[in-house]
Amino acid sequence: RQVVVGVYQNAPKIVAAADGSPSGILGELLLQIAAEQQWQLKAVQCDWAYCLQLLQSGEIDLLPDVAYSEQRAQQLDFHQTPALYSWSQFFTAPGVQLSSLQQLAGKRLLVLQDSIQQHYVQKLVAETGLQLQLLTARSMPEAFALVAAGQADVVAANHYFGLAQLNRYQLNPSPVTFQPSRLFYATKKGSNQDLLAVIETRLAQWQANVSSPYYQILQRWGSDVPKPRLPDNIGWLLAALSSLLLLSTLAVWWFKRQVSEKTRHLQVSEARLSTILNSVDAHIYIKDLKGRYEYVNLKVAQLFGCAPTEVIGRRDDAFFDNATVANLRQNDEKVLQAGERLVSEEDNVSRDGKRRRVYLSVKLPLRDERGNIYALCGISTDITEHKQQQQAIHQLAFYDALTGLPNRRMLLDRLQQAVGKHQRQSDATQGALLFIDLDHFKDLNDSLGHAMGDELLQQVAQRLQSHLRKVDTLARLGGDEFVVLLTDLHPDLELASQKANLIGEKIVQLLSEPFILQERPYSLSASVGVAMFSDGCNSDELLQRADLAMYDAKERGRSGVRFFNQQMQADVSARAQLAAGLRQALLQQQFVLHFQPQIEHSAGVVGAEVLIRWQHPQRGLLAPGEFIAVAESSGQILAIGNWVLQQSCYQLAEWARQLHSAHWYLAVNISARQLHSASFVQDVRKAISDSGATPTRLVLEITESQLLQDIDSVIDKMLQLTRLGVRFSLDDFGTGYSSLSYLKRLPLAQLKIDRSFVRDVLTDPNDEVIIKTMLALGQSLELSVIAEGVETQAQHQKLLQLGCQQFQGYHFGKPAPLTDFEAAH
Ligand SMILES: Nc1nc2c(ncn2[C@@H]2O[C@@H]3COP(=O)(O)O[C@H]4[C@@H](O)[C@H](n5cnc6c(=O)[nH]c(N)nc65)O[C@@H]4COP(=O)(O)O[C@H]3[C@H]2O)c(=O)[nH]1
Repeated sequence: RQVVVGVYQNAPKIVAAADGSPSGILGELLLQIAAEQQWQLKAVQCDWAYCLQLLQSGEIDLLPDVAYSEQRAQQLDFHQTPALYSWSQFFTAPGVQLSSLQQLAGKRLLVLQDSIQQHYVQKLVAETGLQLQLLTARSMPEAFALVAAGQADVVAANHYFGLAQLNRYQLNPSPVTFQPSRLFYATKKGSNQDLLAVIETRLAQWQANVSSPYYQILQRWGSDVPKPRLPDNIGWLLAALSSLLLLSTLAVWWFKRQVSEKTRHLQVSEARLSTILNSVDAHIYIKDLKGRYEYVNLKVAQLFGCAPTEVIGRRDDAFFDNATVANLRQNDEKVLQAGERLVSEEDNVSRDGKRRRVYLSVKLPLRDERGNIYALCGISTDITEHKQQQQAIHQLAFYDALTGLPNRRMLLDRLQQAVGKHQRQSDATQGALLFIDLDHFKDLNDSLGHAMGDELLQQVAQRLQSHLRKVDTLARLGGDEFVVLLTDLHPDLELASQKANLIGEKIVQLLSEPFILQERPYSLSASVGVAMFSDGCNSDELLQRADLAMYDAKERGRSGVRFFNQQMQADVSARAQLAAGLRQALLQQQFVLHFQPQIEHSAGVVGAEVLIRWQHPQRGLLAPGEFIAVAESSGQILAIGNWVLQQSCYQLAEWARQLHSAHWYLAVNISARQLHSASFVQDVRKAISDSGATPTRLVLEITESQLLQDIDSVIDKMLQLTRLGVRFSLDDFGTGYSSLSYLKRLPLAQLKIDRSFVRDVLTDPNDEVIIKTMLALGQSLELSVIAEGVETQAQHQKLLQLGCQQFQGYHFGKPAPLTDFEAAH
């Protein structure tokens, strides 16, 4: 039988003889067996790694000197009795120190490629993290030669080879041995079993007999081999033990190093974490399942007024009042029992009740590796200031700063909710909105000063508030306007309205009781408008309705309660329509002027008053009573008044050109808005200069009520115009707040006795006295006096008798278009 055997250089175990045949201990043993068995040995020389490849590919039958390992046993077959015992050892280059495995760190280590030493070192590196440079060689002689040449520091080798080659390569044996191994002849897995069987039988026999060829061969090669330090089995055992010892020492050293490294890391990161936790502006804590503090950062300790260690182990009841403790416990339970992450606002009061702070707390459960909750971690941020600011902003946004009552925004908000609820529920109880306005508050405010006005408003707010139900909303809209929102009055509209009326009356009565300001009593009255909730009416409309009703109450003599009705709405719409029509009227030249003569007893017609009319496209000729108020409130009176002024001046200039009318003057009504407009003087000047009218022929009629505000500025304007020659007449004299003091200051030329006095002069002795007084006043102030509204001859005679010289009225001529006027006079 031919046996192809791999031979490589690993003296003294296996070497190739000069003729290429196997030699060395295992080579000779094989030759001995082959001779007996009549095997023809064919030696194939290869290096170790290549030999192994050839064996696995089946190109060689048998390979001596193969150390057993479980990994190899998967590809190769072995006999059972080890041919040799061996272990590995490190051999060092001169000057290299190696007394423990740890010292391999940083060294260049050479191993035979695919050898058990390579596998061992790789595993060692993987398990311990040892830092070394692992190099491989194709054969042991090459590996030793490389170390000797300084290419590596250490070589790992079988001790047989190493000890045999030491001197040759000038290397030193290290005391570090490892991996005791058993050496065998090996075949490819599943092949050449007969060879292994024969070798096994032979080895078992020979090793049992000291005079067998086995020991002879060992002896023969023993001259090259240093004596094993111990008998084979014990040596192997000791080597194994020492390896184990070394390994365990290494493991202990490694674990210790890991532990100390980890501990140091932990200490560093704990210190770092603690610095962070103690410097954040939040209260951070860990509580166990029983609510005991396990950890607190400095901020928590500062809050509790003690050291962090003093907090540990204590519960919330040591620091907070009972209500807080109950609330905190409830929150904690949610986290610890239900495993929820909880974000909540916590209002915490200290145990002594002195300190109240609001926190935003985030709490989360802490779980062990099995997922069981063992504690909670909480992060609580003090948001007290933020809440206070929020509250202040809310107060500013929704409450009136002066009275502290809800403002318009808040009222509208609540009104919307109430209206929404009312509209959603068919059986809803009724609600109402009461609009309260203090009568003549503005006059009071102007005369008493704003500070007193404010004080009065505060008292009004308090008085109203104290008499309303908690569910009702009392709001201040601004100025002297208050609104009460009444809800849940009664399901029946009629009864609900009665209730609202009663409350309105009560408010009027409450506010009519005197207020004490700076120890002096002040009387007030109020007008109240009521709008009941009704279907399809939104909050804005309701407010508008209550406002309209309030105006109606004012118009009806103030100090009363008025309910909104549809007529009010119709009036508003009509006014709006009128305002729109007025805008077109000027552009489309729909205004016309009528003239009413003014008579001087001794001279006849001396002039006329200009009275405007609106030739309305649909409604026909409208008297000023129907549109002047709307023109005033919409501001259009400025343009209209200017137009009248210009037309009048052109008329004066025209009359000046004709003999019979050259001395006529024209009285033009000036509205309050015109008088107070900044361009008033300029407008009059321009009208005069554009037309070429004589200023002394122009009379401007103003009313007493126009003089109530900004009197100094009005006087200044009047003075500027009187310097031009323009005259002023005080219209409706006697109906307003005539004050002698300002009458004296005004540069007036004329007083006009209101027609209401003229009307009853024959029947009412009071009116006669008043007219007499006015005439006397005119005389003493050197003003002419004209009586208007003279309708009869008898009135004319009476006025003459009283001393009046100038007249205007239907008795002398009604207001008429220019042509009619000119034709008549
Ligand atoms: N019952 C009665 N009434 C008489 C008699 N004599 C005159 N009247 C009426 O009394 C009003 C006199 O004008 P007023 O007091 O200035 O009152 C005027 C004036 O305040 C205002 N007005 C008229 N035209 C203008 C204008 O161009 N500008 C401004 N701002 N207001 C004007 O409209 C008011 C009403 O004007 P009119 O309706 O034209 O009413 C006129 C006139 O027609 C009489 O004997 N008996």
